[in-house]
Formats: sequence, structure tokens, C-alpha cells
Amino acid sequence: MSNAIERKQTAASGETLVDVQDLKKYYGGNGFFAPPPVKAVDTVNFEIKRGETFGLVGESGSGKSTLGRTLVRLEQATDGSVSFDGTDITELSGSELKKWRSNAQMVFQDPESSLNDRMTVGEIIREPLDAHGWKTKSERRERVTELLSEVGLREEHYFRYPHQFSGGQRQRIGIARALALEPEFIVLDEPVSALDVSVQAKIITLLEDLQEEFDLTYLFIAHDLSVVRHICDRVAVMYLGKIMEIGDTEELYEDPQNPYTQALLSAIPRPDPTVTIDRITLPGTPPSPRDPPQGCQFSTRCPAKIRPEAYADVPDETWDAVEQLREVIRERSRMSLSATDQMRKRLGRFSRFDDIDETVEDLFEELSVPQAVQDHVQHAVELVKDGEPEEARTYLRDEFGGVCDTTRPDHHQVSASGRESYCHRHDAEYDDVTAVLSKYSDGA
Ligand SMILES: Nc1ncnc2c1ncn2[C@@H]1O[C@H](COP(=O)(O)OP(=O)(O)OP(=O)(O)O)[C@@H](O)[C@H]1O
Repeated sequence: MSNAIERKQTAASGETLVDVQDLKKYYGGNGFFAPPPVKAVDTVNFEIKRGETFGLVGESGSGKSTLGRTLVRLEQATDGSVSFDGTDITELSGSELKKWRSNAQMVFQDPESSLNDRMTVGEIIREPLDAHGWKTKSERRERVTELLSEVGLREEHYFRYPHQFSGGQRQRIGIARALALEPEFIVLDEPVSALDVSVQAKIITLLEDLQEEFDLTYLFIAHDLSVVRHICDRVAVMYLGKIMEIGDTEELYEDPQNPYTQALLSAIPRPDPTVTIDRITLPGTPPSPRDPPQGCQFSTRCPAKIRPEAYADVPDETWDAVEQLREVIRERSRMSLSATDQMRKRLGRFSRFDDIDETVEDLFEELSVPQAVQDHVQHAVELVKDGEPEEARTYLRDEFGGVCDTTRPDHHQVSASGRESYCHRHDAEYDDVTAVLSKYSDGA
């Protein structure tokens, strides 16, 4: 997709269709011996207005698909509520749930695998109508023909099989199937990511036309930020199961307030090489959703993280090295010890983490390190060598951690239109995000 900014105005009504409150979706974690649950969606709140296209963006694994699937009840929420036109659909079961399902459908990313290759196109599109006992058989047949034409396919495609179609045509079949029961709400999970760029534009236009014709409300999940800017009225940015920033699309792209949004947007390739952008490179990888940070979800990688007052004078490079050491130890604490390692540890012959000295040398060599910092680093290193990386991790967090490491931020309103961002830096006592991030840009 191009970077096109002009966007079709949808008929967003201002009236709430989907109201999500404190929604959580955890996987596993049940039972005494089970590992902690994967916190795929961890307490999210937002509304989707009737008639709008609401975008959901974020890196792979941030919980977008899980959230989308939970909204259409393909997943059962762990906690919280999803009200659809005032009805909490997380509470529905049996015939009530079946009846409601016709209201909310999903289109999947991969048209190669989401269609059953053993069924004809007609059968695939008709299946939801059959399952709901929709009208008579001949009316169902007629409805499928009508749907084929709505999505730009032809009547004679009815008896063909999915493998006889191109990727774009297969996605049209998936869209026709989702439309069959005349839903109000459709979750589009990366609907164009698997398609060629020229085909993407056609499918996007089709989705926009269908929205206008049938008054549809969309949740549009994507990792391609340009597509989202083109199609979505409002957008939420997700990281590790949490919404980091949410609000009007154009406003959020023009003036991102959350450090994560700023980093994400700074990575969009620009078509014009003469436009210089300040690209923010994030250190490390996202933590495991089984073991998210205690404070802000983004705290382990945030370039605008707040430093504790006691270490305000430590040179930036030294402080970066401290943060990197914490990351290394955090990763080590995640590795469980093998049976042999545990035996060695009991015999006092445990040596697996001896190379920590080398890591510390690499990180701090040639840096000016205040004595207090040296002492704490040394203590943590001893704990690691003793096979206690978890203790070392906690020690370093207690000593070097600031508010971002220990406390979940609030959602702060950051614009007159009601945009919200989840970051401690919006508290008046701290420096503003943009001012802090300007020093991390490439040109600095
Ligand atoms: N059925 C499952 N059981 C256990 N963990 C799961 C399950 N489904 C998803 N997860 C985990 O939940 C987290 C969020 O996954 P999800 O697929 O929702 O992210 P995503 O943002 O949609 O990523 P992608 O863009 O790669 O699809 C990931 O850590 C994933 O491994």
C-alpha cells in the first residue's frame, strides 16, 4: 500500500457498538504444577463506534489476534466484559450465543489455509447459512449467488474449489462467507497481509465499499501501519497484551505521544528519501507474556524510561549498560536449570553462569562507573554465579528500578479529542516523552 493519507470518511455514528471493559485473555496457568499463564490480553478498555473502522496495530505476539477472536467469542474471555449493543456477550451460551454469532464475524489473514479445500466455494459461503437454518435451501443458494456478486466473483464460481483461485479471489470468498448472515460487526485479522500489493488495494477498496453498502463496523488488525492509516478512523496500539495509545488515527500518526507509538511509527519506510526521519531503534526483544514486567509493559525496552532520582547523575552510556545488564540477567532468570545443573548446584560445582564476568566487562569496560553502581553490579553478579539469577534480577530492580519498573501507569488523556496514552511520563512531574526521545534519534 502507498502512504496515501486521504481516507474515505466512514459513517461512524458516535454511538457505541462494542464496549470492552477490563478484558483479559490468559492461556494456561491452571493447576498447581502449571507454568504461569500466557497473558495474551491483559486488562484492556476501549469502545468501537457503530459504523467506524477501528484499527489494532502492534508487533507480532502483542495480542491483536487474541483480542479480535475474544470479541467475536472464538475465545472465551478470562475476565472482564465485551458488551455488544448493551449485551455482555462473554456471558452468552447455548442458543443465545448461537443467535448472537450471526452478528459478529471474522475474516482471517491467510486465504490459503482459512478455507476448506474439500468444499466448493458455494458450500463454503453457504455453510454459516446452513448452520443457522437460514430460510429455505433454494433461498440459501440464491443468497450465495448474490454474495458472490457482492464481492466481485461470478455465479459460475459456485462449483469451483478454493485451490482454483488466486490469493485475492480466495480472500473475496472469505469475505463473502463472513457477510452471509448479514453481520453488523466484522473482525478483519490482517486481511491483506498475505496478498500482493496491487491486490491489497483492490481488497481494501472492496471492504470500504461493503462497509458503506451494509453499514458495517470493522475491527481492522494489521502490522502494516500505512494500511491502517489509510483505512481506520481510530486506532489502538498494542504491546504485550496492553493498549499503549488509542485515539483518532490521523492525530495519532501526526503527533504520537506514547514512546512505543513513537518508536513504531519511526520505523515506517518513507517513500521520499529527502525526508529525514528520526528512527528510534528499540533494544532487545519483547519479554515473554508469561512473565511481563511488573511495572509498565514496555519498561524493559523503553527509550524514555524514567531513571530513579538517586542515579540522575550517572552518565547516559553507563546507565544504558546497567539496563542492558538487567536485560541479560532477566533472560537468564527465565531459563530453568536442567536436572544436572541442579545437582551441580547442590554439590557447589555449578558453573553455567561463569561467563557473566565477561558480559560485565564487555558492557562496562571503558565507561566511567560510580562506586555505588559498581558495588550493586558486583553483588548481582555474585548472585548470578551462585545460580540465583532470579534473586539478581529482583536485586537490580529494587536498586536501579524507577517508577516504570515498579508501577503500572495510568491511561492519560493526551489530546482535546480524548486520545489516551499509557505512560508515566504524562505525569506533570516528569519530562515530556518527545523531549526525552529527541536525544535518541539517529542524527543525535
Ligand atoms: N492458543 C494459545 N495458547 C497459548 N498461547 C497462545 C495461544 N494463542 C496465542 N497465544 C500467545 O498469546 C500471545 C499473543 O498472541 P497473538 O496471536 O494474539 O498476537 P498477535 O499480536 O496477533 O501476533 P501476530 O501478529 O503474530 O498474529 C503470544 O505470545 C502467543 O504465543
